[in-house]
Amino acid sequence: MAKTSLDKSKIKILLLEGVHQSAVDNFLNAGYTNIEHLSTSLDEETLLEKVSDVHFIGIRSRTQLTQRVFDAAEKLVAVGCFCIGTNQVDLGAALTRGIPVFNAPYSNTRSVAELVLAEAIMLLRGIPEKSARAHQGGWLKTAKNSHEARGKTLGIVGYGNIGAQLSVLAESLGLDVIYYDVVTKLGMGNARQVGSLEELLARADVVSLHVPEVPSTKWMIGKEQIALMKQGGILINASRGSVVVIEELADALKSGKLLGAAIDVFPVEPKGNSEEFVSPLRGLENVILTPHIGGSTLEAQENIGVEVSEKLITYSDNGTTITSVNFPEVALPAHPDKHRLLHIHDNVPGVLSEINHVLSENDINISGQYLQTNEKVGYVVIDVDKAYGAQALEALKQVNHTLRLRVLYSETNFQE
Ligand SMILES: NC(=O)c1ccc[n+]([C@@H]2O[C@H](COP(=O)([O-])OP(=O)(O)OC[C@H]3O[C@@H](n4cnc5c(N)ncnc54)[C@H](O)[C@@H]3O)[C@@H](O)[C@H]2O)c1
Ligand SMILES: O=C(O)[C@H](O)COP(=O)(O)O
Repeated sequence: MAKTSLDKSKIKILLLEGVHQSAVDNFLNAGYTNIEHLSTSLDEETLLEKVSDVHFIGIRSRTQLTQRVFDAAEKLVAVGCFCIGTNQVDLGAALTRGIPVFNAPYSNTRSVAELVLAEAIMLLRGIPEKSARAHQGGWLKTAKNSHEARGKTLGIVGYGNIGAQLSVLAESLGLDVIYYDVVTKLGMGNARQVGSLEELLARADVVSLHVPEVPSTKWMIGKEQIALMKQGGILINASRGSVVVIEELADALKSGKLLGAAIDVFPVEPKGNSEEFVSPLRGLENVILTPHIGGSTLEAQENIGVEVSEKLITYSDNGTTITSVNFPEVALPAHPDKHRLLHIHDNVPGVLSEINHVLSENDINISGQYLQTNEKVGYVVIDVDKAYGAQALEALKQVNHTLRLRVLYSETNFQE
């Protein structure tokens, strides 16, 4: 089960879903040349085949990294989600195999916030319907159901990076902002936190959802919640498709309870641009449907490519796990002229002392040691100042509860 690291040219990197070229350039500049760069996601069977010899995989929101995929990915060292959401990855399965998962928690925040604000304005003016009518040769010139954004109340559900960014943009336009979050958060500007989802739904003219996909947000907005919204309210969802019961939203739009909606994410999304998009929202008036492009701007994608590839390169080169979403976080100094051992193990008592015992038995002097644990896994990084034999490595792999052993030779003495 335990593994050692390889020469860079032998490290295989698989990038899916059109991860931006900036990531490829970054890997190449760092000396990683064995890169497969695909523009689509892969179905599970193809993915199972492909991952068997891959060391690093880069995905976006579409690729599902299940326990089955991790079982097949025997050489996988780390995962990069070139997006914000990580719900498509079985984070627990990755953790117990000693695999850190990284993402880009901020890089597309602004893109989503801008889109949502634009959609709120368009929906308040009934633009989707009026535009569609004009395309068909019609002329829907009326002020009916048309409102300024100024003075309206925007209710943000989930006041994290995107929710807070949206809040600032919305206030600058004169909207009043209220928000609901499971965590108590200080509002930006004059935005005010409310005590319950129910209160937010009852007070807001426009409700925008910015929660992650977790058990507490699954089907969070259905007919009961929509019933609490104002007559003629507007709902925007650019978070995850599992947050809104889409058929019940469609009913509320058809009945006139809601005046409009903008939906970017769906319970079932096409696997690629050539697959038909099927949804009960198709054809409804004053509904903006977008193909999960909240974060799809050139600016965001380029930044994400750089950010996540840097995290993977840093982990590969020196073991740093800072900002990993599932792994003990260790910030490590460079290790010139030192050999570095990275030992990942179940977080149970006695493992560290057993590791240190092996090192002393093999006469290996420790020049630096860094340990971090989370509830399941311990990650200890040990710098040693002289080369060691295969026997010492084997003994470290045999330490009880070892999940994985990686070896990073000093840059000045790089060898397989
Ligand atoms: N449409 C897109 O292209 C796109 C792009 C980026 C992100 N997203 C989605 O948007 C989500 C939010 O992104 P973010 O960067 O703001 O995340 P974030 O983690 O910064 O913020 C999420 C917020 O939701 C809150 N929250 C969690 N559970 C909640 C609950 N049950 N009720 C109320 N609040 C709850 C959290 O406390 C946090 O403040 C991501 O998880 C991702 O799924 C979609
Ligand atoms: O989680 C995210 O960042 C968004 O859902 C965007 O995902 P994408 O990279 O697949 O567009």
